[in-house]
Amino acid sequence: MEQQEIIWGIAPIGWRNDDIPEIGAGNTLQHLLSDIVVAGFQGTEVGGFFPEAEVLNKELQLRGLRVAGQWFSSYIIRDGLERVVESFRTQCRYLQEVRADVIVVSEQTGSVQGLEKNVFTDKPHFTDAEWEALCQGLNQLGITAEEYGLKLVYHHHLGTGVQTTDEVNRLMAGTDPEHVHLLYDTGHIFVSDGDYMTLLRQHIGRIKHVHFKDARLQVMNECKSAGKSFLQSFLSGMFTVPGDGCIDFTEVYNELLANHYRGWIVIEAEQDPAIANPLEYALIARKYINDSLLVQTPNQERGDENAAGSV
Ligand SMILES: O=C1C[C@@H](O)[C@H](O)[C@@H](O)C1=O
Ligand SMILES: [Co+2]
Repeated sequence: MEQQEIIWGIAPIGWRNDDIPEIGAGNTLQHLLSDIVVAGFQGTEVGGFFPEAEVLNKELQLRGLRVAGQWFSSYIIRDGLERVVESFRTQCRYLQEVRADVIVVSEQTGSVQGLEKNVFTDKPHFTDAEWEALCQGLNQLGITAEEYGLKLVYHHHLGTGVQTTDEVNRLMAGTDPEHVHLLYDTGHIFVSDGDYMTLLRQHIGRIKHVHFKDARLQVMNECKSAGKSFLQSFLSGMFTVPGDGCIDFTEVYNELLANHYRGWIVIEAEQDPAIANPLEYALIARKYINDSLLVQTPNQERGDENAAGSV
């Protein structure tokens, strides 16, 4: 990856969603990639419906697009590292072939992410022994990822054992900074903790991948009161693109620039594509980036130490 720049991407999740594969099933890869070009983004992440590497590379190359990485559900605690490594290597091999930069890991042992359970109250809590197994396992997977030219970035996620800032703190403390990096997802930490800046400031040096996900405050509160599941919450419209919800991305972006973050920022807003036209929302996101984030003082643009908002 070019280390000199921020690369703006948008995830397939607004078109098709791996958590509920049937929604948006009519949206083809070609349609998705062409929409991404129209909306002015430089790339995307790999979705579950993506084809073999050779076919994907051709479609990307035709449009001048790149891929950042792909989600990997790990079950280190439930299954043990040995059983995870084989499928992890298979995915790394694919990601290497499509010239990706990161593999996005989320531990799914005990997760309620895909279940009809209250995502606001029913998340798992790991024991000390489980934390130890997870951290040691991630250290090994991080080393494995590097064999394929990839960085392992850990995705904190609602309804999982690594959801809150305290849990991310524990994961970061227990893993090797050389091999295990952090994916910072604004939407997940906001819905979890009601605060997105603390996590960013605490772990800025380990953040190697970013998801910009916005939240609709009123919908979020309604979903919480109703005790909805993760899937029901996003189908109700809890998440949206930056500029359409309640998160102040100027604060987040300035913090990233002030700390010389370089790499991908991927817009990621899961909504029902039958309700929220994916291209329309991609264009809303791009306009917000152009009008509110990129139009700043030259100092902030460059992330100068003296710039306003720097630490
Ligand atoms: O990065 C992500 C990948 C999705 O599969 C996940 O459910 C979503 O919420 C997310 O942030
Ligand atoms: Co995310």
